[in-house]
Amino acid sequence: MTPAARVAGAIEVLADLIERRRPAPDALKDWGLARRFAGSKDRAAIASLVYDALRRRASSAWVMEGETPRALMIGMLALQRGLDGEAIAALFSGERFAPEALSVDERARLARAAQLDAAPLAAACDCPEWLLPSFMRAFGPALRDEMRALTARAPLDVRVNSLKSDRRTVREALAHLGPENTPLSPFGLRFPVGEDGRGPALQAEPEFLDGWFEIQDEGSQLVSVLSGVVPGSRVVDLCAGAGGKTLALAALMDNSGEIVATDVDARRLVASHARLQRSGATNVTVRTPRGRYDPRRPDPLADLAGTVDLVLVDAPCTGSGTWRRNPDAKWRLRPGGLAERCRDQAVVLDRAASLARPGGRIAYITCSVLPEENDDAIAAFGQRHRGFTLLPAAEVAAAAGFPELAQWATPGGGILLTPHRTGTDAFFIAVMRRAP
Ligand SMILES: C[S@@+](CC[C@H](N)C(=O)[O-])C[C@H]1O[C@@H](n2cnc3c(N)ncnc32)[C@H](O)[C@@H]1O
Repeated sequence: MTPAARVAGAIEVLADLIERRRPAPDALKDWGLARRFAGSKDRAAIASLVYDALRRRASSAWVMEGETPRALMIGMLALQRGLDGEAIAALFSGERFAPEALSVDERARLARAAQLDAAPLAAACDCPEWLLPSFMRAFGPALRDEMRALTARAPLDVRVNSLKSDRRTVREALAHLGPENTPLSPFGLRFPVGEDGRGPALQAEPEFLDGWFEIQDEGSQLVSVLSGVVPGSRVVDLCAGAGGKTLALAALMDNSGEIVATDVDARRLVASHARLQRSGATNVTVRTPRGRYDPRRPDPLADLAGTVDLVLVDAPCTGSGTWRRNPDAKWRLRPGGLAERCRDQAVVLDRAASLARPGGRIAYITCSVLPEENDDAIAAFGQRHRGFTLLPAAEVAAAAGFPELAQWATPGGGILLTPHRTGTDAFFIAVMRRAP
């Protein structure tokens, strides 16, 4: 397919996605199935155009004075890809397989791309209108910079598994893929991503199959360290899901002590088994609930009540800190969805409180930047559980060996990493200690 035909394809996918309110992966898959002529490179390029258009949805709509799929694509090519009017006109040529030629009005509107600072804040920040107050609260005067960083593409990071290898060895083994050390995490490697947004097929590498590394954003690696986990302790990973943090904790504990990994949803734990096997982690027991966990029924972890050194709560959240990877989710989130996540967070935190031993800790983590899910959640927890105190951010950061991260303390006393601040996905962490 020519570059122009790919743009036309991406407009078709956007139309399906917007008009039928379909998730981006579904719309992309259906488009590919119906057009067998498109090869894998074409499909990757189209996906990248669609995701970039979603990243810049509100600002493109403002520039083009309209929200049609075509308008979003034209605006994005100017704002995100930096194409000038001539380059966009070359793609929108009206020739065979290319989108219809640019109109005089469309050309004129493109001039607004240079005036984005004059747009209403929600448009300039590519932020859903209803969430703007929350983002303003989270970022204050840095709002525009933070929001711009959230619209960029995310890097491809891995965590080297210290149970099986070390960063230098893995870096050398994968030298053909061009990895660099991650700036902050001592276990991280970062791989270059192609123009079409595709990274190398790391999961096909023998070192991956042997468990030498796992794909994990640097921010996720950092919060695992900031949790303050220590070798030899008893840890419960309450929201273990596919086990990303469980694996990081097992490595940080050097396979000593014990980790009990569980989740409210048995299906989410399935993938963790193969990952644990591959990683060589031997201190992890996965407790799969029978049916869905229900706080009104006896807790299947009741035998651990009051005995746990560290309860890791990698809480269910809106994922607003990962919108670089999943820009579709930004526009799909509704106020009811946020309220539901906040309720889940309270349930899971209360569950964690019952598990922590006197003097034990809860590390509360989200991949969200919204204060409702971060500072507000821990403040409400503090009200409900007077026997817990929040550890100062400076203490948490220093104890983990990252004193510089204390500069990202939130008003409520947690730490918030963001793409703008640390070049990572956004992660929030707060550590609470139960009175001895
Ligand atoms: C952010 S994900 C976990 C990701 C995982 N820790 C990782 O690093 O790959 C949040 C998880 O919390 C689980 N969850 C939601 N409510 C819960 C509850 N009340 N108790 C335990 N887990 C819960 C969800 O099923 C989901 O798997």
